[in-house]
Amino acid sequence: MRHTGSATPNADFHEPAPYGRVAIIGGGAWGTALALAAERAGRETTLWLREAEAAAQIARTRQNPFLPGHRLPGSILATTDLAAALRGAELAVLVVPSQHLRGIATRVEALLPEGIPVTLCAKGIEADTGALMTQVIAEEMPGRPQAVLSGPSFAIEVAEDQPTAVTIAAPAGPDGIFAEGHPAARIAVTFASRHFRPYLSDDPIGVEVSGAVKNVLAVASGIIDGRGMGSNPRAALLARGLAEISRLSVALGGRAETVLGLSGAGDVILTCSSTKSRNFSFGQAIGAGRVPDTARGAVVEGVVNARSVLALAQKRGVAMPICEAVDRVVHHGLPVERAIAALLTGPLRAEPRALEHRASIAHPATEAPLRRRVFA
Ligand SMILES: NC(=O)c1ccc[n+]([C@@H]2O[C@H](COP(=O)([O-])OP(=O)(O)OC[C@H]3O[C@@H](n4cnc5c(N)ncnc54)[C@H](O)[C@@H]3O)[C@@H](O)[C@H]2O)c1
Ligand SMILES: O=P(O)(O)OC[C@H](O)CO
Repeated sequence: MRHTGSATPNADFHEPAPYGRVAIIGGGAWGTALALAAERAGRETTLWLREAEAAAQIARTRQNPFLPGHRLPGSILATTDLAAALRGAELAVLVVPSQHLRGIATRVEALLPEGIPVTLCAKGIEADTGALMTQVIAEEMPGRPQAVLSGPSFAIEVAEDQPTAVTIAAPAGPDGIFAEGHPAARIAVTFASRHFRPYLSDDPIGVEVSGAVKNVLAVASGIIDGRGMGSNPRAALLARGLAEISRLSVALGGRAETVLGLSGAGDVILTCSSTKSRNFSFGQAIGAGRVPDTARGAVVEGVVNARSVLALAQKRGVAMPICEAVDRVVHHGLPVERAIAALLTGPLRAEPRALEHRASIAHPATEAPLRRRVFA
């Protein structure tokens, strides 16, 4: 399937060539869905799985137990042999959970020729170090081109080929323009198909922070839902949660307005309002006084990330009361009622000063001056 739109913000941009051969490293639900997306976009695709049983099941039934009910075409090579998965790859897509990225990156670095770019798909912050995923890669795969893939995208819906839009983020030129042949633009074209539409962003920090924090917010939203608290508190949570994302992004060098994009508002809205979200479902069980079902071994990034987001925020002096409340409930046994009471009885504050102008920057698409909006 051929993608026809321009892949970059540059009006006169010539669509770059896709990467022809893609290695997806991590055969959980998301890696499997991305393998399907790459295959539909016409790429030669390999899928590396950690679990021998999952690989054996794919060999037998063409279905991955991490994403049951979806057939993998025979053209996708599924293997537990990392070297075989990476052989000849022009792009490596790392889709292991955030706390395991460093270990996998070290192994991939030893096998992947210099200059082959990587795409990072985990939504999280490393707990031991407070490092963003891009920082982990800069340390373990120094000098290698990298981009972040994030945004509102349930694996199951991508597997069903439901229309999905994601963000591909990487640093661009000083004017915010992606140079011709920039890896991020090539990655966008590599995955683009009729029902899978990547957008580019030059703010990887804002995109990464959004992806990590939205998991924590989804746990909070699930708690509210499980408690039967109605729609008002969820709306308040979404708005105040976006303000928390924005504050942490800016403190780490990202841009406040990124929170309004797919990886911010888009993913927060999706994940905070659907039982398809593992994070939301986990919170829902807590809110309802049930023990969360983690038996399937599925990743609930918001649990570990409540701790890592809060630690990073505290180090940077950023107030994130919702993430702090989730951390207290999930890791320190604070009763839900007390966590909610603490959120509602803090000192009264002003809303974000969204129209405060701190800087004037050039918009990458139009070159027209655009006011940068900073949330207080
Ligand atoms: N599932 C989704 O809808 C979705 C969508 C977008 C992003 N993500 C992100 O993708 C990442 C992977 O999630 P998923 O949904 O594919 O996982 P999953 O819950 O489907 O499966 C668990 C995965 O963790 C891997 N794993 C477990 N222990 C490991 C270890 N010690 N070392 C390496 N890998 C290990 C397993 O091999 C398996 O691939 C997460 O960061 C998640 O937030 C998921
Ligand atoms: O099921 P969750 O909560 O891990 O969310 C999956 C994706 O991140 C949604 O974009």
